[in-house]
Amino acid sequence: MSYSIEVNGLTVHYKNFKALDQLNFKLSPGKIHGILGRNGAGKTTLLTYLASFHKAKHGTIVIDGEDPFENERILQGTSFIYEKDNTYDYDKIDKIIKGMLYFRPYFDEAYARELVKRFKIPTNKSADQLSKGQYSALQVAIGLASRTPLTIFDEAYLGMDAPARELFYKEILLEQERHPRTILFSTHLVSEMEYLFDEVLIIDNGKVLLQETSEQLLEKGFSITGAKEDVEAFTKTLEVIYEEMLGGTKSVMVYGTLPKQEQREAVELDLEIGSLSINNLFIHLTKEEERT
Ligand SMILES: Nc1ncnc2c1ncn2[C@@H]1O[C@H](COP(=O)(O)OP(=O)(O)OP(=O)(O)O)[C@@H](O)[C@H]1O
Repeated sequence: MSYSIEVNGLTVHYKNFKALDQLNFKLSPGKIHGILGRNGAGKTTLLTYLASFHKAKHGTIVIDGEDPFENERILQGTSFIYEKDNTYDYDKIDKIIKGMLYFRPYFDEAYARELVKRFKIPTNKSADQLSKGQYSALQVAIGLASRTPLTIFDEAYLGMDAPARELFYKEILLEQERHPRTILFSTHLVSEMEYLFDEVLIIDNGKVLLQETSEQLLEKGFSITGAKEDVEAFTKTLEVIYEEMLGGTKSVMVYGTLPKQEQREAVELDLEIGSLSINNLFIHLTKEEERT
């Protein structure tokens, strides 16, 4: 089961500061969404509203067809997983897992225990005795095993080492096949996680900068590599966002699409055309110089 999300005109103020400004977007159910943005862009603010921690004062949020605020059905189906959750700090891991069964109707206890084992989380300790990475792993294990139709991970994996993160990503993809749900990831580990995203929402300065499927986004840029002079001549009128030299070979990243005719010309010039990563495009789209 998975929830759809529709946000219309959402504006959020912290006193006089406007953290979110007229957000409008829809998130498709059953997909993995990367919620990207620079530090302070408004990601956590947005995610806490989607998790119904607060009532929207300006604008509306509709989740699975209903206003989610104080809505028991939607709340039971929503997990918000973040770096530090103080609700169960003094409890032993076993008690925390058992406790989930009371308010998470889809929670799979056996799967949670399997994950705890695979993440090597010591079960004889309480949550506040865990290392930072172990605590994060516990958080993501709970998020995975909760099987909530809307599962939000807000930088929950920060302390986890690379092998633990790799295990988490693999489980996300397996779980998405077994029990598809709507998953939201806010992350700064864009290059590492981008292969997981079906769709990407970029927030910049409290506004939606773009929302695309990963496929559409990847069509917005390309790399071009070849002899220095040929690359420079070919890209003279294009928007080059990055360039590097490797001996006599030049490689550049271009923002924009390349029509078929130009692709053929590039091949004739012996230039190699490649794709850009979502991370490259994200960096380019949100860099300071672009801001007014
Ligand atoms: N309680 C608060 N009072 C005042 N301003 C706040 C408060 N919480 C957040 N902000 C401001 O709102 C903006 C958005 O913050 P938010 O935490 O949503 O950003 P973020 O995109 O999650 O950032 P990061 O990637 O650094 O975690 C920031 O400018 C932040 O300083």
